[in-house]
Amino acid sequence: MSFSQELRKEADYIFEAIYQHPFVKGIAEGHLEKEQLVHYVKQDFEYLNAMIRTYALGIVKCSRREDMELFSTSIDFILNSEIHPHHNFCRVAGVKYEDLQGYALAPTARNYTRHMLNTAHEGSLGEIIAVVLPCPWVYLDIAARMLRECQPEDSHPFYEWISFYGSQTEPRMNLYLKKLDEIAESASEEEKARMKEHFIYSCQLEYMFFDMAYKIEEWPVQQALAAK
Ligand SMILES: Cc1ncc(C[n+]2csc(CCO)c2C)c(N)n1
Repeated sequence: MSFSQELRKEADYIFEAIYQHPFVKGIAEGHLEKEQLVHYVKQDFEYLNAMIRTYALGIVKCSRREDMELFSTSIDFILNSEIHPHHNFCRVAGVKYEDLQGYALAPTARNYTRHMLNTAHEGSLGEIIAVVLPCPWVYLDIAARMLRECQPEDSHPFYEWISFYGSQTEPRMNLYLKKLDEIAESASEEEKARMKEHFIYSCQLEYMFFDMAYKIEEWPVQQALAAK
């Protein structure tokens, strides 16, 4: 079994829990509250900024042009294509995308972005690929499964979100899997253990990110309103 398949197998219980999560079920069934969609987009806009920085730090650690290109096309994808699923959520929520940008990170989004950026600063190229991989893999997995199991029509409120993630991310993801397996072949046991740990944390954080949006998670202590 390849290293990437080994990681996927170990994380299978998390992928399954994500598919069963009520936010993800809400996408499949076409029912989510406006506040949940708004919270998701606000947090995801900032998350994607951190993702772009993570890919940029990945480029710094590449020695081959084709590896640099892989990260650079991912940055391009986030900047120019990831806006479509966000627009889909904004349209359903009845809000302007521009009004959801520039918000402070909620605890889980902060946890996930720091996990990626710390790994990008301190880790090897293999560790960076391992930390970013759950992001496209989880979305491709759940959206492709929704396409198969729910067969949404184009009148479905989240048709654009589901069809976008169910198809568009596959070719580049396979290149990441190939690169990770190539790196794993000559990596030490210690490095492979670190790659596995980063990967599993990112999968857990993918679950927590949906949970954060579903519960509209905020910092637990808020400043009290001034007394009259
Ligand atoms: C929390 C969170 N996780 C994953 C994605 C999906 N996503 C983000 S970037 C990218 C492709 C390039 O890696 C994909 C599929 C998201 N939007 N938000």
